[in-house]
Amino acid sequence: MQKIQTVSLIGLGAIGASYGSKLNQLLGDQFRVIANQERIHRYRESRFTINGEEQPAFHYVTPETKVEPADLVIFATKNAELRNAMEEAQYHIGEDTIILSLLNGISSEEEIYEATNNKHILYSMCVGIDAVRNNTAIRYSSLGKICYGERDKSVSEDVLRVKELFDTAGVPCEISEDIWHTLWAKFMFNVGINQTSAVLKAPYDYFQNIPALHEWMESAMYEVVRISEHVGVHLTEEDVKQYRPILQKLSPDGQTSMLQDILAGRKTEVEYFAGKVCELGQKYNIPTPVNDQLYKIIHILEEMEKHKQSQPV
Ligand SMILES: NC(=O)C1=CN([C@@H]2O[C@H](COP(=O)(O)OP(=O)(O)OC[C@H]3O[C@@H](n4cnc5c(N)ncnc54)[C@H](OP(=O)(O)O)[C@@H]3O)[C@@H](O)[C@H]2O)C=CC1
Ligand SMILES: CC(C)(CO)C(=O)C(=O)O
Repeated sequence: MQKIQTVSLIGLGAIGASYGSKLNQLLGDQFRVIANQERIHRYRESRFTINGEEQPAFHYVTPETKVEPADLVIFATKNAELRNAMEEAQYHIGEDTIILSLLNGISSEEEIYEATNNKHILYSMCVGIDAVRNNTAIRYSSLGKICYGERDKSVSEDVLRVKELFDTAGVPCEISEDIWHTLWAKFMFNVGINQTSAVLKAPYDYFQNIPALHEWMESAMYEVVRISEHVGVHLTEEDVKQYRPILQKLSPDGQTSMLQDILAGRKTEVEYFAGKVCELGQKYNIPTPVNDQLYKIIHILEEMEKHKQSQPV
């Protein structure tokens, strides 16, 4: 089995920098971060810190630079940024390049496949990580783990090569027995916690201690459970319950990625959470009242932010 020797990452944010710093330590210059000049300038101005510790410099490569394709490409942008990221990562993806997308939601792998036709896309997601980013300062209390696998459940050479890399780099990971189910269960959790936390501006502490909030979050999750029946994924109450201890372990003052977007005035991933739930609900004639409201409110919050930004200072 050939070792993975070169890795390219696009998206040096909360997730990308948390896991990427481990790969950077292991691979040095063979770990490349794809970023345009404006980003490189910004990233060099204030060095990356993880939990307060300054990180060794990253090896940046601009999207225009022609390079040998990497053994592994990791996407860690937000969903709305993925299309652009794929274009900018094109020189890094060859026929044999393995691709991992750490994005939340259930659509990024298919989106990448449609754009690249690559045959080495592994399905993946990260769980149990509570990374919060303030520009280039990233904090987490737990790295959680990256769960990944082949959509057809086979333990392929690609899967084993990634395992070997992550184990050596100290990136916690798990080969999922049924990654499509795992991805959907995570989607269900994001639909619940990311959106309700964004609306209420609530860190994890409130979810851990206010039963009514926890219940509201799960009511959004149960809409995903009902939809999952119709797409052949069959999430159950057990999947909902499985996320309770995971939530209890997150840092009380930590924030979901969607709450971080709202607080930073960025566009959210609502289209990929409630947007997807409402779309599938309509398709299969399943009511999704909680997600309908979350969708509306989060859109209004985004509009309010746009309005605020358009005001003269
Ligand atoms: N934060 C968390 O705890 C978790 C997040 N996730 C998921 O992981 C994904 C990433 O989230 P998160 O890390 O929080 O998001 P961030 O916003 O912190 O990071 C995204 C990063 O991508 C960069 N980026 C976007 N487009 C490009 C591009 N074309 N070229 C180079 N860099 C680019 C952004 O750069 P810049 O800042 O310069 O714009 C930003 O640093 C999301 O899907 C999220 O839902 C999953 C589990 C937990
Ligand atoms: C599950 C959670 C809330 C933290 O891992 C997440 O995925 C996010 O913040 O997007």
